[in-house]
Amino acid sequence: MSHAWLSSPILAQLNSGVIVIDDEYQIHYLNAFIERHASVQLSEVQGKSIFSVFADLPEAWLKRKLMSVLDLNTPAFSSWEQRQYIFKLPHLRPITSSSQYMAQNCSMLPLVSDQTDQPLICILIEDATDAFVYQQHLSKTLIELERANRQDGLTKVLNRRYWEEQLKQEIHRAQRYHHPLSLILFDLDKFKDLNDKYGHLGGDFVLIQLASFISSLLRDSDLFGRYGGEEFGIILPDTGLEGAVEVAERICQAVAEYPMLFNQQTIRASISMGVAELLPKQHLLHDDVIRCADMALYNAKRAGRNRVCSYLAGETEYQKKVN
Ligand SMILES: Nc1nc2c(ncn2[C@@H]2O[C@H](COP(=O)(O)OP(=O)(O)OP(=O)(O)O)[C@@H](O)[C@H]2O)c(=O)[nH]1
Repeated sequence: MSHAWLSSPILAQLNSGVIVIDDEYQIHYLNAFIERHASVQLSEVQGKSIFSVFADLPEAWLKRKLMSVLDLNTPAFSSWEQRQYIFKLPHLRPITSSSQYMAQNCSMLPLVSDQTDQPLICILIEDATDAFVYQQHLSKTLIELERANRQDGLTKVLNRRYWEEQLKQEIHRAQRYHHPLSLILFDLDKFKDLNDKYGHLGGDFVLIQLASFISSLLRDSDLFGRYGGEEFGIILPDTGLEGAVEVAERICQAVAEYPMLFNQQTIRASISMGVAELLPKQHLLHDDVIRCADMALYNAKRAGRNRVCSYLAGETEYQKKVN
């Protein structure tokens, strides 16, 4: 029993595109799916070159693919992951994707005409827009997750875990390549009073404002993180103590002069900063460097706040710098 009659209704209802061309790229057949999506009629395009009907095709690339199908008499395939689409067909989804065109998996299958023995190629176009959109959402979510995993929720600077990881890596790099590395730890002055006066929301506002302001004063290569409540750290790669103290003094002064408007009130804050350098020959761990900067910070607080103190490892004296 012949099943030839089946092909016609199936091709008409198939939810994939079918285009049959010959070895001169002339269209022999296309199904209703292509007629619908490309707004063409088989009767109008039959015998025309596929490259004149679909003007946006990647001609050189597609010709190479089609030639290989004919020469080797084996199918070829192109997935949306390699090339989002070959035929520029609009998809019919609401705007859920950054692309307005249908993502496609395309198979190119070798055929022979049973009437003329002419070699033909059947191009099967499957709509892969759902997979494409899903993949886009997934990539976006992964990027957001990765950022959230690195960021402090309130201030958007690096969170403590990630910042400490970076510090370990930078120490390793500095020791390996004998580059200088400095660390600044700073803490807001009398932040408890600020919280008491302006409320916890006011305190949060100050943390957010200062974190953003201080970020704008740093180089891209500096690593700024929130170490705890109102304590922050800045890793300065390729920077010796002198340079780091200069940076810290610049920040300290800028913060003291930075007015923040909260609920129609101007808030002014100050910070105390401790600076330490990792000396090239030292084999310190990140805890040790943090401890050194913390000691300098403690000294800055003890000396009256709103100032920078530095710690030189190996020395018992702190160098005190007063604004
Ligand atoms: N609003 C707000 N307050 C915080 C946050 N984290 C810590 N704090 C507050 O910061 C204050 C820190 O107080 P202290 O450790 O006594 O230090 P200080 O008042 O800044 O005084 P000095 O550091 O000695 O200058 C506490 O009242 C904490 O509740 C936060 O995320 N938001």
